[in-house]
Amino acid sequence: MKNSVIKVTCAIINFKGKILVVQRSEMMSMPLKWEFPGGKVEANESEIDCIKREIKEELDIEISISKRLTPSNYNYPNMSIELIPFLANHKEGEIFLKEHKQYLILAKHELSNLDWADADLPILKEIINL
Ligand SMILES: Nc1nc2c([nH]c(=O)n2[C@H]2C[C@H](O)[C@@H](COP(=O)(O)OP(=O)(O)OP(=O)(O)O)O2)c(=O)[nH]1
Repeated sequence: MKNSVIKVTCAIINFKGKILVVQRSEMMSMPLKWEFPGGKVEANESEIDCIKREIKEELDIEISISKRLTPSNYNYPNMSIELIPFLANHKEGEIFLKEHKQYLILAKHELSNLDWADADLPILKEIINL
């Protein structure tokens, strides 16, 4: 399975017109990189079920999905991913980080200042141009 593409969903969650972003912890791969919360799609799981599950697991909140954006395919040295972004809205719950180092809620124009995971760069561009 070394060469297969790993499907990963991520959510661009709208909080009153701003966007939630999270920083990977020192213990994770790609330490301290910024990303959109999400994770790997499990066997027999839909993309939508995956992103809702991951957001609940990582942030302890519930979201509603409004749109699927363009997936970003990226080859890291040790794996290839298809990163599938969803626009989402915060539905209920208070953010409680289970895995990440920190989160920020930023205006669109502030997003490009962060040190992003490489696969996220095309998604960032699409969001900024929305
Ligand atoms: N959730 C998320 N993952 C991303 C983004 N950009 C990006 O390259 N990734 C990568 C990091 C991970 O290698 C993979 C998602 O895996 P995961 O969240 O389910 O699990 P993980 O961090 O424990 O992954 P890993 O230890 O296997 O690298 O996708 C992003 O914006 N959001």
